[in-house]
Amino acid sequence: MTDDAYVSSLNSPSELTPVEEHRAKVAALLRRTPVETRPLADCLGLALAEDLVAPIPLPSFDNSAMDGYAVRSADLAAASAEEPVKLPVVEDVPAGRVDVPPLRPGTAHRIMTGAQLTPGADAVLPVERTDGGTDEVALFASVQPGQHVRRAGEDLTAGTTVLTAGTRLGAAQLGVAAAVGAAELPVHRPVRVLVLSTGSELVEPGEPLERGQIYESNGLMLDAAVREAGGDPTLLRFVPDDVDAFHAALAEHIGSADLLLTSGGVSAGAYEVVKDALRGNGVEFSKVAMQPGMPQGCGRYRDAFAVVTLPGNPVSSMVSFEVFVRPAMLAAAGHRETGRKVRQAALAESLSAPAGKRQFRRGVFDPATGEVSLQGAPGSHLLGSLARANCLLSIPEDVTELAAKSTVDVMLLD
Ligand SMILES: Nc1nc2c(c(=O)[nH]1)N[C@H]1C(S)=C(S)[C@@H](COP(=O)(O)OP(=O)(O)OC[C@H]3O[C@@H](n4cnc5c(N)ncnc54)[C@H](O)[C@@H]3O)O[C@H]1N2
Ligand code: MOO
Repeated sequence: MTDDAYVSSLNSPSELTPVEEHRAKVAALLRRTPVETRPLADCLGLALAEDLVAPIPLPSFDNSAMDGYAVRSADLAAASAEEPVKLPVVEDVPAGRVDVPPLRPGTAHRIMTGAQLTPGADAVLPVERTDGGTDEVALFASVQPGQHVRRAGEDLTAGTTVLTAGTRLGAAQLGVAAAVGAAELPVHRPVRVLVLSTGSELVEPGEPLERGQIYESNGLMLDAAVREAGGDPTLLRFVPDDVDAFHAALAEHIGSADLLLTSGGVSAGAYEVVKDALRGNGVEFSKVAMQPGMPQGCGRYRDAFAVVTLPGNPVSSMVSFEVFVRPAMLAAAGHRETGRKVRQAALAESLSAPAGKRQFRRGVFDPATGEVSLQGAPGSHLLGSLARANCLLSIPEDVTELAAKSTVDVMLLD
């Protein structure tokens, strides 16, 4: 029997809280963060709090799609490589020039990409189809009316809703907001998260490692996971395994944090400072029907902030963050999409899973083949295999065996 199967055998399924129940409890703890107006550059990854309506059309005027010559298409009807049409070039129109006189029949304007289309012109012939002349130009092809012209409003008309409330502001969304002239946007402020890890065996990376010690990794990992989820973390590392010191560390952050995220010290051991300090202060501990991630706790600390206690095993911590904390944080920060993308994949090899628990195995999903292969064993200490994975396989509670080629849900991590 593997260690994980053995741990599973210690708890009867009836003692375990269903995953969805714990997920709902965690989600209910976090309050919606307030709306604030931020300059565009400070909005990356945040959720838009109100619909953004375009005050101007995009493009905002008819303009050239190519560097070339603004013409009347009728003047070029007979043009070909063998018998070019020659026209005088009477204006040069760089992008931004607005004092251009109308195009007279039988003439051309040299025009650049993005320049306002000369009034009277109905098409642009790209410079490659010409001799590039500046006083007179030989035009080697005909053009259709409207060819190489970008029409005002063809992307967005004024008054269109460009982005709806709840949209995550990524690069493209910030780009379009800038393009319609928004300098700042109403967004939900990021969830402020205190990330705390305990454990007297933990040593800061870079320091020499004594016998029995390990490098602290959960704090940094969860701090990064909070950032990736659009949150604003404060990392409290090496809080001593002492209840008074633990409360003292928290006291400084009352009023400035939305969520305390701890890792470690919540299972059945004799030195479980997180449990000792938080039990009786609004936090309840339970065992959730999942592997990894069975020992969990959540509540509100002295009604000051939400608390989620994650198990200390590194993979348990990360998987629990994905399953419980990330969706709750995204919802609190006003995001419409709170879940990872889930795909159905064909399992590359057979697997077995504990009865009565949702198991999350680490995997590599290949979108080209639709196949997922396992990364490492189920053990919740196997951080190397998590780091090589791009997805979590979600194996339902009632499934104990899956044959190769079976269909399985995978949660994509990137
Ligand atoms: N008798 C039982 N023992 C255990 C049970 C159980 O039900 N009965 N559950 C096991 C399961 S499942 C898990 S998960 C762990 C959870 O333990 P804790 O949350 O109390 O975590 P710790 O004991 O503090 O640490 C577990 C493991 O993780 C390492 N760790 C902790 N914090 C960090 C950190 N910040 N960076 C890197 N590594 C960390 C720690 O050294 C331990 O190896 O309990 C099982 N035991
Ligand atoms: O399996 Mo624990 O439940 O390692 O998180």
